[in-house]
This record gives sequence, structure tokens and C-alpha cells, in this order.
Amino acid sequence: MAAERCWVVIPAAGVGQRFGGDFPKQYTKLRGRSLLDHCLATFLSWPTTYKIVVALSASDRQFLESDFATHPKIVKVEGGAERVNSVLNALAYIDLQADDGDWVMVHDAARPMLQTRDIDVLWRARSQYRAAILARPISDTIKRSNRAGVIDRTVSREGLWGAQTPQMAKVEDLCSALRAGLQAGHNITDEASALEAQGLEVGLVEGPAYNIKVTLPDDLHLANLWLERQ
Ligand SMILES: Nc1ccn([C@@H]2O[C@H](COP(=O)(O)OP(=O)(O)OP(=O)(O)O)[C@@H](O)[C@H]2O)c(=O)n1
Ligand SMILES: C[C@](O)(CO)[C@H](O)COP(=O)(O)O
Repeated sequence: MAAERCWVVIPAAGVGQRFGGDFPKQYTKLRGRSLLDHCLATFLSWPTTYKIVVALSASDRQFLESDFATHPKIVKVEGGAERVNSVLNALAYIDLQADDGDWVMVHDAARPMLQTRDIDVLWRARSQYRAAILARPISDTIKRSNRAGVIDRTVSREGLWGAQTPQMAKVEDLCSALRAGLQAGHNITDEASALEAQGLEVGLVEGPAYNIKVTLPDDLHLANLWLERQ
């Protein structure tokens, strides 16, 4: 039986509005390397990566400075208006090349701390689930606010997880789920939500606390603190 292939999609066409700054946050340096390049380096060092499809803004000129701008395993596609559109554009490329049964992992360029050992944990879950994601059980007490920014009520955290990435599925499943979700007008903020909407079982695989998404400036400080402990 041929070795199972895993494609990788890195959505990296965002503007980083919440992060601020003069350029898109995926090009912010963390220990001298851009957030995006941290992700690319990790997946390039994972032996099962088949190809990496990076979705970039049409106006992106900074990827040319990436350490991996001309890497043979990396393909560039144009991103879209929302993250889901960027992912779907990358999948459209993969769909033309994928063999039946190929897997794909989608990982945010804004999550630079992922390690190959974390990818291995998710990859091993394919024996148990047809789709799975890294996620973290919620440990804080959860509050829902009212319009005045006051606690409206406490929400049980029982069974609540914070979704991370990578999110893994069969190429054909993810392509059809995202297309169906968009067609139905769903607000798709991660791959799992589209798969769930199609009735697919998506496994939850515990991811590391350090696999944070750099969304706000403070998140970059947190990432640096984690790296100091490595
Ligand atoms: N149209 C978009 C929007 C987002 N992303 C990517 O999706 C990932 C997660 O999105 P997020 O953290 O929200 O990044 P931004 O959209 O850039 O942030 P903001 O919402 O603050 O603008 C990022 O790697 C981002 O580059 C993308 O490829 N295409
Ligand atoms: C995909 C994701 O990282 C899972 O938590 C998250 O949904 C991305 O959200 P964003 O607003 O596009 O950063």
C-alpha cells in the first residue's frame, strides 16, 4: 500500500488588523524569523509533508524575502477575502493534483509555535478519525457578557475546547464541506465547523498550550516567553 500523503495548507493572506503594525502580522519576526517561516520550517521538517500550499494576498511582496520563497515543496496561491476563501483557493489547487485518500492539514501562519511532535500526534489520530483537530480543553470559568460589558451569566465549561490548528481531513471531504458551507451561507471560521455541518465526526486531539494564535500584540510577547523556556 502506497504511503499516505499529507498536503499542507497555510492560510497567510490576512492583514493582521487586530495585531496592528505597518505590515501583515505573519511577517512579524519571532526570534529573527517571521511567523510564517516558523510554520513553513516546521512542516518542511515533518517527513510526511507532501507539498505546502501557501495562500498569500495578491499584494504580498514580503514572501519574496522568506527563507523558503523558492522551496520546491512550496506552492503559492492567491488568498481570498476571508480565511475560508484562502483555504478554499489552496484546496482548489490540491484538488487538481490529489490522489484519492490524500490527507490535508490546514495550519494558521499565525500559530508559529507548533512543533513536529504536535503534528505527529494529530497525524496518528487518522487511524481513529476521518477528520481531527488540535484543540485545548477550556480551563477557565467562562462568562457571557451583556451589552454593558457586565457578566450576564456563567457558561458551563464542561466539554468546551478551544480549537487550534492544524485541522486535518481527507482532501475530498474538506473540499466538499467548505464548498457546501459557503453555498449555505455559513460563517466558517475553521475547517472543523464545515465538516461538522456535513455530519462528519471530527476528533479532538489535545494540543499544546504553546500553540497560540498570534492575534494581538501581547500574544507575541507570550510566544517569546515560551521560547525562552525551550
Ligand atoms: N482573508 C484571509 C484572512 C486570514 N487569513 C489567515 O488566516 C490565519 C488566521 O487568521 P487571523 O489570525 O484572524 O489573521 P488575520 O485575519 O490577519 O487577523 P485580523 O482578523 O486581526 O485581521 C492567519 O494566518 C491569516 O493570515 C487568510 O489566509 N486569508
Ligand atoms: C482556525 C482558528 O485558528 C481555530 O481557532 C480560528 O478560528 C481562526 O480565527 P481567525 O479569526 O481567522 O484568526
